[in-house]
Amino acid sequence: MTTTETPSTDLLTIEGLGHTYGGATPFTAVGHLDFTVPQGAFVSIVGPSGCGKTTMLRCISGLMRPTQGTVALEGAPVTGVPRDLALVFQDYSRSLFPWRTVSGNISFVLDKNTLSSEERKERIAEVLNAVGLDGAGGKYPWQLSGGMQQRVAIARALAYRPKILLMDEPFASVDAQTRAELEDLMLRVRDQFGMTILFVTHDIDESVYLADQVLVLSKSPSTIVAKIDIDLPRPRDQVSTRELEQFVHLRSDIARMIREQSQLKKAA
Ligand SMILES: Nc1ncnc2c1ncn2[C@@H]1O[C@H](COP(=O)(O)OP(=O)(O)OP(=O)(O)O)[C@@H](O)[C@H]1O
Repeated sequence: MTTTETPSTDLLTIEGLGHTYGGATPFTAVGHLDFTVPQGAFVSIVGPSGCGKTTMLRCISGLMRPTQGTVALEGAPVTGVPRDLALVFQDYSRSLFPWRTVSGNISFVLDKNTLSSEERKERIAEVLNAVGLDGAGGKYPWQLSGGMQQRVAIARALAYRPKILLMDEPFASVDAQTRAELEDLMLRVRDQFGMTILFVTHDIDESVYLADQVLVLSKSPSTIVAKIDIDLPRPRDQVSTRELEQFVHLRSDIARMIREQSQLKKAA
């Protein structure tokens, strides 16, 4: 803990972001989004199914060019995938190379020009330790459980020291116990690596449990319905944090907002 407050600076700045898919019947998935993610913040994004969360993340990551608005990382416009950004997807089985070992999957993203072989080994050991997979470097992804494979994907993302991690429903395909463990893992590595995280999820409880702020999206064409600061005490705990009256109120408020949005659109 520091004794002096340092003003937070915005790492990611989204201004007027919108995306319309072209084709015979153009479809506007993302309407108009304005938000910032401060350095070191954990921001969750929730919204009704199909509201454009993945489209938004693709635009923010530079994988897709938005049809409207701008994305800037540390003030520089994002026009392709920036070096300082890492993505973790839901489908870990397709994001790891099955023919490479765990260490091989991680070393693949490390630059051989700037890191010596010894430094790469140290980096791999460090991130495997951070995700609780000491000693698993020689295994192949198919020898690991789903939760372990997602840990490898997280380790790989951390290995090249991105400034921001974008996560798209990363824990949607694992069982409840593993999900809770991976949530706590994210809170630990966020502290350990000083990571800034933008986290898309369908799970309202998860969004509140992890975040400093939750952004609630409307249905497509999505806009931001609410930006909710989550002032729950840290460190958080899977049992005692979720028992807090404040937690229960926050999750109910967000669930109500999402339901209202869905009903508004149906009535329209
Ligand atoms: N390539 C595409 N061309 C046309 N429409 C698309 C394309 N990709 C997505 N869409 C549409 O855009 C909308 C938003 O999709 P997107 O996957 O971004 O939403 P989402 O919120 O991530 O969905 P989910 O809640 O299912 O994870 C959906 O109606 C989808 O059908």
